[in-house]
Amino acid sequence: MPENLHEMNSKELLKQVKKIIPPLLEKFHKGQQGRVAVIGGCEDYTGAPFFSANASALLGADLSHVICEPQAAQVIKTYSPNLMVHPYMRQSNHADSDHNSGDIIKRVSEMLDRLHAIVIGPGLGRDKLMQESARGILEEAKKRGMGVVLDADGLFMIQNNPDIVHGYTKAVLTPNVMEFARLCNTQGIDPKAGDPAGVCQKLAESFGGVTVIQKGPKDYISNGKQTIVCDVPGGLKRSGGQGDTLTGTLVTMLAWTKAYKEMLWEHDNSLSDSELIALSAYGAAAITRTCSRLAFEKKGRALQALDLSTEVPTAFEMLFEDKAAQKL
Ligand SMILES: NC(=O)C1=CN([C@@H]2O[C@H](COP(=O)(O)OP(=O)(O)OC[C@H]3O[C@@H](n4cnc5c(N)ncnc54)[C@H](O)[C@@H]3O)[C@@H](O)[C@H]2O)[C@@H](O)CC1
Ligand SMILES: Nc1ncnc2c1ncn2[C@@H]1O[C@H](COP(=O)(O)OP(=O)(O)OP(=O)(O)O)[C@@H](O)[C@H]1O
Ligand SMILES: [Mg+2]
Repeated sequence: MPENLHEMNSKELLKQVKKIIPPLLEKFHKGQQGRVAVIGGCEDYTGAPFFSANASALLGADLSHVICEPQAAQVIKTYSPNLMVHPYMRQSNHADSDHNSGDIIKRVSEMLDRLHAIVIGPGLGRDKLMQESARGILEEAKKRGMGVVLDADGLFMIQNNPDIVHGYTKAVLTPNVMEFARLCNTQGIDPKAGDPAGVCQKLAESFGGVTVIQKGPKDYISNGKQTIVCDVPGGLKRSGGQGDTLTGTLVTMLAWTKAYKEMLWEHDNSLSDSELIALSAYGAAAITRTCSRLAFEKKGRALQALDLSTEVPTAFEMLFEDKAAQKL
C-alpha cells in the first residue's frame, strides 16, 4: 500500500499508475472501460473540446462525448466521426424561450447518469448562459459523485464561484500559469510566496481538498495534504491547445478509477480514493508531457495541438508497457 506517493520517484509512481489501467479482456463489453464527456465548445472555440475528447478516446475510453453549442457541434462532427457530439448547450445570443439554463442542465443531467467522468471548460467560453449551465452541470455531477476535471473557462467559473467546488474531492483543477495566479488571488494566496509545491498545496487546501495540477516546467499535483511533482520531460513549444490533451487523458484515467473500485478486473485493491485521484493526475501529466516531447522531436517550432494528441498511443506504450522504464 503506497502511503507516501510524494516520496516516490517517477518510475515508482508510474508503476502505481499502472495498477489503475484496466487490462483488455474478452469478457468486457462496450462502455466498461470508460464513458466520458467534455462539456465545452462554443461559437468561438471548436478545437479545445475536440482535442480533449480525442485524447480521451486515444487513451482508451470506450465512449467519448462532447456536449456543446449547436454551432460548435456541426464543426466538431466534421473533425471526427469517432466522437459523439451533442448540441445541448446554448450561448445567450442563440437561446430562444426553450433554452433557459434549467432546461439545459436537465437535458445534460440525463446523460450524466450514463457517464463515469466529465471535463468542464475546454472552449466553453464566458457567455453568461454557458457559464450558468456549466455551473448547474457541475452541481449535478457532484450529486452523482462523478470525477470532474475543471479547465480553461471552467476555471473562470470557479474563480467567480469558488464555493461550488469547495470540498469536492473528486474535482481536479488544471490551471496554467495565468489561471493558477487568478485562482490564488480568489483565495487570498500570494502565488509567488514560497516554494511552488507549497503554494500549490495551499491552493488545494484552500479549496477544501480538491486536486490541483499546476501546469508548467514541472507539474505540481496536490490535494492539500500531499503534493507530488511530475517532471517527466516535455517539449519546448508552447502552442495553444496542449492543455486539452491533459484534460482528455485525465478524464479517462478518472473513469478507470471507477472501474478499479468496482473490481472490473482482478487486482489487490490497495489504492485509496485519494491515491486513485493523485495517480490519475500524475499518469495524465506524464502522458501529456511525453506526448509533447515526442511531438516536439518531430515538429519542432511548427508543433500544433493535434500533434500532441496523435502521440497519446505511443506515449502510453512508452510509459506503461514493458519497454517503458528504460525510455524515460
Ligand atoms: N484551438 C482551440 O480551440 C483552443 C481553444 N482554447 C480555448 O480558449 C479559451 C480561452 O482560454 P485561454 O487559455 O486562451 O485563456 P485566456 O484568453 O485568458 O489567455 C490566453 C493567454 O493570454 C495571456 N494572458 C491571459 N491573461 C493575461 C493577463 N492578464 N496578462 C497578460 N497575459 C495574459 C496568457 O499567455 C494566456 O495563456 C478556452 O475556452 C480554451 O479552452 C485554448 O485552449 C487554445 C486552443
Ligand atoms: N515550461 C514547460 N516545460 C515543459 N512542459 C510544460 C511547460 N509549460 C507547460 N508545459 C506542459 O504543457 C502542457 C500544457 O500546459 P500549458 O501551460 O500550455 O496549458 P494551457 O495554457 O492551459 O494550454 P491550452 O492552450 O490548451 O489552454 C502541460 O502538460 C504542461 O505540463
Ligand atoms: Mg488551458
